[in-house]
Amino acid sequence: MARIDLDLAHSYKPNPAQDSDYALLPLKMTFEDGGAYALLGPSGCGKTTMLNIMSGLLVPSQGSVHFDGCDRTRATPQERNIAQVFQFPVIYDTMTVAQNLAFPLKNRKVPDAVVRQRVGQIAEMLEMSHQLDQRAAGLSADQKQKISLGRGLVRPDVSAVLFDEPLTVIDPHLKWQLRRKLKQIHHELKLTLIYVTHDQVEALTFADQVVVMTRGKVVQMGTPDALFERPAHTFVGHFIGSPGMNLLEARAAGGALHIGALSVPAPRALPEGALRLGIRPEYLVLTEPGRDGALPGSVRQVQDIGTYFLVTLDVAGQTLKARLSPEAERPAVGAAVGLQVLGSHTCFYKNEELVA
Ligand SMILES: Nc1ncnc2c1ncn2[C@@H]1O[C@H](COP(=O)(O)OP(=O)(O)OP(=O)(O)O)[C@@H](O)[C@H]1O
Repeated sequence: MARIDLDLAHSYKPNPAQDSDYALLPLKMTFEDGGAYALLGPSGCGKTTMLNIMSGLLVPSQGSVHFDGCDRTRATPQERNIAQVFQFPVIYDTMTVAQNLAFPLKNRKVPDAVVRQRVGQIAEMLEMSHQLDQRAAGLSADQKQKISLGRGLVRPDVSAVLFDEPLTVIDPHLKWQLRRKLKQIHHELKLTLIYVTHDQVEALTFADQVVVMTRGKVVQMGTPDALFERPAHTFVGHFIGSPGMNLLEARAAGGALHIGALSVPAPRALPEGALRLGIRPEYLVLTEPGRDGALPGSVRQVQDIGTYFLVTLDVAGQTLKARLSPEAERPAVGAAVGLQVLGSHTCFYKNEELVA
């Protein structure tokens, strides 16, 4: 296993002149030895580019890649000792499950006894022990992809295992189980795992550290809890959560905070001028209209989502969402309400970056 340091940028164009010419804008980051990471962001944000640069399939147009302090920018995937799992199964149909799992070890001339032990361990973790002697050809797409996952995890000496949307072909129920399984496997095997996905649930269940990307830029690297509680960028606030963070236009001036019709003393030190106030739907509190410190709003829609009610509100020409527990009193559509937007969970943003 290895610590991976990236200090680079990448453009697929020969003479990049502006930010939009870059698939990856200049970035500097470290993946610690033995960590479980997810690269999360919408399609086209640069996840696969970053993964390919780490694996050695792509040389960055600027900067360097270091493995354990050694410059590996131009080293091949084999030289870097990287295992990769792709979206679709990469296995040998004519081999049995056991032979497929053993292949990466046999290739490296690992002794037979060690191969048997490791294949047994991985098969057990993936609940495939009973299928070891079956030919891969007869298995479903789900089962084949499980073999691919196993082949990625089977070598204990790899620098890192890179997963590129590995659960895409997996049936939703099994997907849910495998996500948890991978997390458990990480704890047991202590490999460095880097997992690319555009699915926040997948990223947040699997990873200890999530790298959120948009338009070629890494906007935050943090624990799932940090991404939820203190998004460093409005994109993270909006992208993580269901629904994402509410963002309200506000203004700070002379120690006061103005939000629509409401003016209150600034709850903490805020930079002067235009700001955006971020509050998650989970933390937005509905009160009586006219209550001190509450924003006046009206209820536009109430949806029963099963485990909670989602309330859509109009506030000074802006739309906010609140998540209410099923036990909470359900407001009527059209009702006037007060909205408590200030509290310990409130975040403030200037030019999209968290400032308070
Ligand atoms: N081989 C290439 N040549 C030119 N441009 C490319 C190439 N590969 C990717 N790009 C561009 O680089 C940007 C980042 O693409 P990348 O595939 O890294 O994003 P991604 O986040 O992995 O997206 P997806 O989830 O759709 O795979 C996109 O604008 C894409 O069009």
